[in-house]
Amino acid sequence: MIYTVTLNPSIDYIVHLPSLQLGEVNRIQEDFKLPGGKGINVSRILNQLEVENTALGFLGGFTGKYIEDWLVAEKSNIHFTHVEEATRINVKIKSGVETELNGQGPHIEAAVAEDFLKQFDALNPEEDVVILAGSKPASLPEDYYQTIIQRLTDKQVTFVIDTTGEELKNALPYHPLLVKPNHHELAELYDTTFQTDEDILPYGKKLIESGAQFAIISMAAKGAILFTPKGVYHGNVPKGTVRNSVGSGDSMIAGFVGTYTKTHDPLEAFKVSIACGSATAFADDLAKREEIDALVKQVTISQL
Ligand SMILES: Nc1ncnc2c1ncn2[C@@H]1O[C@H](COP(=O)(O)OP(=O)(O)OP(=O)(O)O)[C@@H](O)[C@H]1O
Ligand SMILES: O=P(O)(O)OC[C@@]1(O)O[C@H](CO)[C@@H](O)[C@@H]1O
Repeated sequence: MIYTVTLNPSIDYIVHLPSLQLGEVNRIQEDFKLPGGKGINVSRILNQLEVENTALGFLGGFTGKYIEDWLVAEKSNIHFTHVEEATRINVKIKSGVETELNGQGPHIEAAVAEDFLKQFDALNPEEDVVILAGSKPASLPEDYYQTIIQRLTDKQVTFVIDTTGEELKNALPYHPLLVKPNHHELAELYDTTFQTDEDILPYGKKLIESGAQFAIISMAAKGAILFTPKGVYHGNVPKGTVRNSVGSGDSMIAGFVGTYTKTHDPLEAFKVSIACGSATAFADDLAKREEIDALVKQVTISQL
């Protein structure tokens, strides 16, 4: 079973308008209120790929209920922990450019946070994989991800982590199955800048040398690079019109992990991963199965 962990879910309020005038009343052309948070997005794509999974995390208030009701209606397996304060609402403004306003998230009571960790003790290293994705509410201890990772590695449970900065760096020695920073996040991680795709290569390799089993560096419309202990591969992105790229990185993670756990073929998993990312970028909500299948054929993987 794959478990996704979203410590800080959100309702994503996606608004489309021709342009955004600061200091004025702006009239929205079209809007969507979607369940969000990185792990939840991964779960929703895994469901499309028919990969069994359970979504874990913290939900609270009317916003938490909205997300829970949506996921139940989609027949997702969920096992959320309830908190007093309401789950955040993240605003994603599409006005030619994409502007995001992400909330802090609710207060998580210390006892609830401690209790949440117990779920990981029941996992089976033979068959369970845990995907940790997204930010954590400020009230959780600074080292909360580190604590989860320690529990998982003590039990030899495979994990994936999608976070940035020190949290990502600290996770590498524990051999995550996959990490997926985008090229900006990778540059920031190593305090550098990239002018060309070649510049990315030594830093992607560093992720593997530091312990990651696989690393995908996504570059939005410019495709993605897969780093493995055996080689480095580039994948192109399919053609299409971008509607809403929120969740495209999460869709990539679902595509890779969902396929790899079934096939143990990293290149096939990379192909599906890119198709999932792009199918989500071309849709209003996250991608649907038929949209993903239609794009897989357009992805070509080449060794670098
Ligand atoms: N303009 C685009 N055209 C085609 N595919 C795209 C585009 N933007 C994103 N994608 C797809 O989504 C994948 C992930 O995009 P990106 O590199 O922006 O990741 P990300 O920053 O983690 O995404 P996000 O944080 O928005 O979920 C890309 O590798 C690609 O497959
Ligand atoms: O604030 P975080 O946790 O870093 O990111 C949250 C978020 O931007 O990530 C998802 C897209 O990847 C959205 O559904 C959600 O709003």
